[in-house]
Parts: sequence; C-alpha cells; structure tokens
Amino acid sequence: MTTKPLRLGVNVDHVATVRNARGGPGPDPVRAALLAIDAGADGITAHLREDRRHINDADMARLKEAISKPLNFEMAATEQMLDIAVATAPHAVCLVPEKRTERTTEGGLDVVGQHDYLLPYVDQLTREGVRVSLFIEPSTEAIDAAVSIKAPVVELHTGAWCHAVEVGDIGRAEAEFARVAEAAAYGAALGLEIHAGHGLDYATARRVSALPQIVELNIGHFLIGEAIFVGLAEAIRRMREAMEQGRALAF
Ligand SMILES: CC(=O)[C@@H](O)[C@H](O)COP(=O)(O)O
Ligand SMILES: NCC(=O)COP(=O)(O)O
Repeated sequence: MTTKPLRLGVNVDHVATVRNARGGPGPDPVRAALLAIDAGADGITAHLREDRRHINDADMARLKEAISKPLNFEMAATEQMLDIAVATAPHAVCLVPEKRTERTTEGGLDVVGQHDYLLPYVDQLTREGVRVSLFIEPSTEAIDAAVSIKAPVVELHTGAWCHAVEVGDIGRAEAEFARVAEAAAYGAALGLEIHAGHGLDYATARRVSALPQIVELNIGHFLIGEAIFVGLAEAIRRMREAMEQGRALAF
C-alpha cells in the first residue's frame, strides 16, 4: 500500500477564545491563520458555534477572504448554519454535534439516530460544491451510517483516546486507540476519506499519523497553547515533524 500524504489543518478557534476574553479586536484569528499557513499548515479549520463563544460570523467571512489554503468550516447541522456556510462557500464543511453547556465537543455525531435529519444537509452542501465531512465516533456503526448518508469524508473523534493518554489510563488509551485504528481501516475500505482530530498533541499526533488511511489531522487547542511558549510557527513546525515521524512508521 502506498502511504498517502498527511495534511495538517490548524484550528484557530482558541485564538478567538483569548480575544473574546477582553472583547476587543485581538488576538485576531485571521492573523493567526495567515501565520499558520506561512508556517506550513495545509488548511485552516474554524468552528462557528451556535453560541459564538469563540469564532464569530465576521471571522468566518474574513478567513474565507484572506487565506490561500482550504477553509474547513465546522458547524452544527442547523438551518442558520447551513445558510451561513452556503454564503461563505468554504472548501469544506465538517458537521459536528453541539451542546450549549459542553466545554468542548464531547462526542461524535449521532449519525445512526440522526440519519434522516443529516441527509439533506450533506446533500445540499454537496450540491453547492462543498466537501462534507462528518465528525464521528470511531465506530463501524457510525461509518456505515456516514456511507449511507453519502458523506465523502469522516473525521474520527480522537478526544476519548487523547484524554485517556492525558490521565495516564494506559489500558483505556490502548482500547481507544484500537477503535480509531479499526475505524480508519474500515472506513477507508468502504471508500471514505479519513480525517482525525480533537485533543491531539505532539505525541498523540505522532502515533495517529502512523495509521496509513488517515490523510488529514485537525489540531487547534494544543497548538494555540504551545504558541504561548514557543510561538505558533515553531509549534506548527514541531507538529509537522511529529506527524512525519509517525508517518514514517505507516505500513
Ligand atoms: C469539533 C471540534 O473538535 C473542534 O471544533 C474543536 O474542538 C474546537 O472547538 P471547541 O473547543 O469549541 O469544541
Ligand atoms: N475537529 C478537531 C479540531 O478542529 C481541533 O480540535 P482541538 O485540537 O482544538 O481539540
């Protein structure tokens, strides 16, 4: 099997989180996106939450206008978000689940239970020329449902695995990583493009990069946090290095 290139999408949400802490114009997520691209990002990801806790509508429009690399617009499947996405015309939309009270995206979309609800969103965005991905749990059921909905891409939620690594629960971490690995292989065999993201740091990005079916990682919170200590460009350089080290182990 020839290993495919692995792209890095840099998520700039949490630049906006810091900006919004003071309500002024900076730090500007668009400036961060431009710097990220200069530093080697293959694309920019931003999540326009329904509560606008970080990225806002103007950020999304400015990102589309300013960046030279693909914009991956993360959003809940709602009528309002669909209208904004169609008007923005990003390269890609990633449909994600959202709860107002959650601290971050806690799990994957309920693709099985919401199959008929999600279908017209995927259909309309696809007709608009937008590449649609579904942010899902690494499970065969979710993948089967994604295929049935005709989504061309899935992003496997790596949060449970990364959390288990973070708290040192090795048994749980290995079980969660096995779920990600199995889902990646299963989805790719069914013709889906496989992405992964949530909670990744250098070590977990290195490991997940060894899964040959994965072609894109979306990483935000860790990179923006690291930027405080080493600068965003250096954090992205180190992340790319980790991804390349992992990729070299792919078979
Ligand atoms: C869907 C997803 O994983 C990202 O959008 C990312 O987690 C950053 O946004 P939140 O931290 O607001 O979930
Ligand atoms: N879809 C995952 C993403 O965009 C970034 O997640 P995180 O690295 O901020 O947890």
